[in-house]
Parts: sequence; structure tokens; C-alpha cells
Amino acid sequence: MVALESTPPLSQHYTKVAHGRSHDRSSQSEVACHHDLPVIDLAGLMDGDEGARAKCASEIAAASSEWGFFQVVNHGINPKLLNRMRREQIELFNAPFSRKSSCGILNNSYRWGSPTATAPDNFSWSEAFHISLTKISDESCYAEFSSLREVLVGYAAEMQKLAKLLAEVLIKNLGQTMQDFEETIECDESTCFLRLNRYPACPLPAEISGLVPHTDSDFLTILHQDEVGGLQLIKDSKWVAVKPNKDALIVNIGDLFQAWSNNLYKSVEHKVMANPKIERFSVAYFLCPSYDSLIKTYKQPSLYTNFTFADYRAKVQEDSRLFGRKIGLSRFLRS
Ligand SMILES: O=C(O)CCC(=O)C(=O)O
Ligand SMILES: [Fe+2]
Repeated sequence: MVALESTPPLSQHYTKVAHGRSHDRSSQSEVACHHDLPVIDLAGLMDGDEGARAKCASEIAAASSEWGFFQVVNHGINPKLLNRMRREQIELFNAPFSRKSSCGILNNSYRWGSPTATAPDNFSWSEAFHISLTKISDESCYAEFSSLREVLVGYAAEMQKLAKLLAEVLIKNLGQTMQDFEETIECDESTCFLRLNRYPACPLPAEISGLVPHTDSDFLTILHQDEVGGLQLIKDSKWVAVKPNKDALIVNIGDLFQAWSNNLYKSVEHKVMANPKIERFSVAYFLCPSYDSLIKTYKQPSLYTNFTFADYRAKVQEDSRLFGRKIGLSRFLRS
């Protein structure tokens, strides 16, 4: 009963977008390979000797170039915090749809379906709170969900620490110092985002994606997924399914690191398959700079023009409005 009234009217919206067109999703429904995504033990980075740190750093750099995606274990984030976040997330999504869409909580961050979708293949069967972290300690953000505040604040702080640690490894691997990076990039907790995702069970999983193929518009993302599975990423032009690992967090490179590293690190397309029976939850932390931060490649000649994060977001929003999807980094390639 609760599930019924908490789920947004995805079916009605999908029907409108599809206009009775059947959707050829043959390229997406082909069976995904089951290569294992690299698993990197961060213990060496946190408290190892110089040799262990260097080995771990080179594994992170290699996975960022070859895969653009990897898993981390011994990441230092307390599993109790991860579990509490999941419980709070479920409670929040279980609220009635009318409440979620009207109460303005979490800085008006509730989204569902794909408002800009112009065709079935850019429709996502999911709902999310896409939360700017600027005001998350304000009590006024939480309405009746007051117990979410402490968990969200703690979760964002831990994710920020881990994301900064990984970013530092990737910057140093380019031969730069953090000072070089911070000359044009301002990146702290207030400029980042957390996204709570719910993928309700979907009656047409062969036709509709849980989340359509995309790359992330950030430096890097840290994802905590549940045991259901469904995340897939492109590797060597094939979709690879990520097997859930309860001890691991998933890290992926975003567009800004691909530009900064002049394509050494890869921001790869990923998507979530819809599930006909079971709902799925995930939480993503996006390491983003301030809007006026200048993204410039670490070395010349640069493949990309210099752009601010505000320029990037504006282009993504414009393309989504005009074409129903993001075009991304190729918009900033030098001609
Ligand atoms: O839920 C997932 O597994 C992926 C989420 C994702 O890619 C995103 O929020 O950008
Ligand atoms: Fe993503």
C-alpha cells in the first residue's frame, strides 16, 4: 500500500513520452559481460608505508585510465553509517509521492522520471533527491524527516574526505601538486552534491532503463549501492555489469577529471537496468567544484578549451532541453 502511493506516476509520464512508439532497445538489452571491476584495497593508502602507498596510488591511476571505474575496500567509512544512511533513505522514499514532490525538503531537490525526455530512450524509471550540500546542516531543510539530518551531514563529511583523498592521488599522478590544482579549482563540501536514488520495480524492464546511459558532470563520484544490482558501464565498447559487493564502494571518474587529465582518465558511460520485481537504492556523492572554477587541462597541448563549471552545467542543461540528453565533453573539444 505504502509502495503504491509513494511511487511517482512514472507509467503515465512514460506513456506520454513514448506516444505509442515501440522502443528499440536491442543495443541496450544485449547481455552484459561479467568482467570483474578492479577492487582496490585502500588500507595501503591510509596507513601503509611509502611502498604500499605508491602501489595503491598506481592501482588507482591505472584503473582510472583503463576502466574509469573501480571498487574500493577498506575505505575507512564505518559500515554503520552506510547502513543508517540506507535506512533513512528508504524511509524518505516511502513517504507519499504528494509529500515528496511538494514539501520542498532538502533544498527542493526531489526529481522523478525524466522531465526533459523527448523519446523513450531518454526516459529513466527512477526518483531521486539531488541535494546541493550548501545548506544541509540547516534544520529547516528537513521538515518531518529530522533524523535524516545527522546522518546526511556525517555521510557527506566522510564522503568528502574520501573523495579528496582519491582526487589528490589522481592529481599527484599527473605530476601536479594540490596547490597547482587549487590555483583555479575551489572544491569543498559546500560545492558538492549527494544524490539519493530509488529505482522502483518496473513493469517494462526490456524497454525502459532505470537510469539512462550517461557520464557524470563532476571530478569523481563515490557510489554506495545495495545488493540488488543493475549498474552497468562501458568497457571496450561493451556493457559490463557490476556485481554488488557489500564491502565495497564504487568510484568513477567524471567529465571534469577527463578534461583536466587531457583524456588520461576516462569518464565512461554507465546506466542502471530496470528490475521487474525488486526496487533498488543507491547513494552517489559527486565531487564538484564551485561554479566559477576554471577547468583547464594539466598540460599542453590541450584537447579541450578552458571552461568554467558554470559553462559546463549551462551547456548540459541546454542540450538536455534541446535534444533530451546531455552531449557532454565533446562540446568543449578544440577544433
Ligand atoms: O544507482 C547507480 O548505480 C548509479 C547512479 C548514477 O549513475 C548517478 O546517480 O549518476
Ligand atoms: Fe552516474
